[in-house]
Amino acid sequence: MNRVLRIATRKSLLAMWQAQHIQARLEALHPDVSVELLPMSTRGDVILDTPLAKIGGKGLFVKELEVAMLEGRADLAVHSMKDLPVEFPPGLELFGICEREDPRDAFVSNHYAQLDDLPKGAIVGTCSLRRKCQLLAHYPHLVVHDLRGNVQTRLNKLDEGQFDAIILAASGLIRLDLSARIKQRIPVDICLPANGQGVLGIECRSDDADTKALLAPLTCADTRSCVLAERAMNRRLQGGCQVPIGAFAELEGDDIVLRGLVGRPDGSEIIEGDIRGHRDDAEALGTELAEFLLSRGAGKILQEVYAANELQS
Ligand SMILES: NCc1[nH]cc(CCC(=O)O)c1CC(=O)O
Repeated sequence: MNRVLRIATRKSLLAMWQAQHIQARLEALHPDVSVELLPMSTRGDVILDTPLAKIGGKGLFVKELEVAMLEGRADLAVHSMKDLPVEFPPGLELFGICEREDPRDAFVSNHYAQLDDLPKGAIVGTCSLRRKCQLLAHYPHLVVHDLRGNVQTRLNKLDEGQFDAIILAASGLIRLDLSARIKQRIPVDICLPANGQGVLGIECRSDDADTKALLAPLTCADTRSCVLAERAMNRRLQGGCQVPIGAFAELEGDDIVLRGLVGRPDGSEIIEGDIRGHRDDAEALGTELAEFLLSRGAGKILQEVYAANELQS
């Protein structure tokens, strides 16, 4: 009874690391199953010169993988949860949610030890509206420039001298064995992470009970509760593509403490809130916090961001 599981994956170093990590875990759990990788390119990997928000956002990186699963060429895909749209296409679902790596954003620089040390006019690279708005809100004297590409490309652009510092997810650097490049793990009070940051999620066909049985032991119940709350908040805000939204949940006993914010990309306004409740109500908590943010004007900010991106595309 030799079963083969195929993992569809992007070809970037980080995506390959993530797929190989799940491959190794599955092989250790199920010695009679052989796990193969199906590396593929996505539209998001091919279009490299346009800010992501203008070319359709996160879904660009998963479509080809999803088609491969729906056509039966692959059984599962491993994703960074924060890159996944909040809804899945019919026939596919999020089944596994793995243990969270460090969720914080990382400050990376060749000249400065921390955000506080950056002088007036220093140029910081990031392509994330969430990072941009929080950086500018706390450090209005900084200048934020777009920075795209995979982790390696972004580090190269820093090393070439195009930026004084760049912001990346700590988890990606840690996974690629690049944690020595992290100068500061930015406190979540200064930069609230994106929903699902630092978490690997596994997508498979909804009707594929055999694959689901093999994937079941990969899920971390605590991480799952937190990520469900974070994603429910984004879903209610309709934060589908690249948006200035932060959502971060932690467990305290059986309670979830969820923090959320929506901000103007230029940092001139940030609407934030938090909520606490039992982990069994994770998704309801996320929705309730989103309602609160909307009641404080988050919807207007998000509409303006969407309109601006449409006009420029
Ligand atoms: N947006 C790209 C992306 N998607 C996932 C990660 C790694 C972090 C994670 O696992 O959440 C990164 C790199 C980054 O944001 O610096």
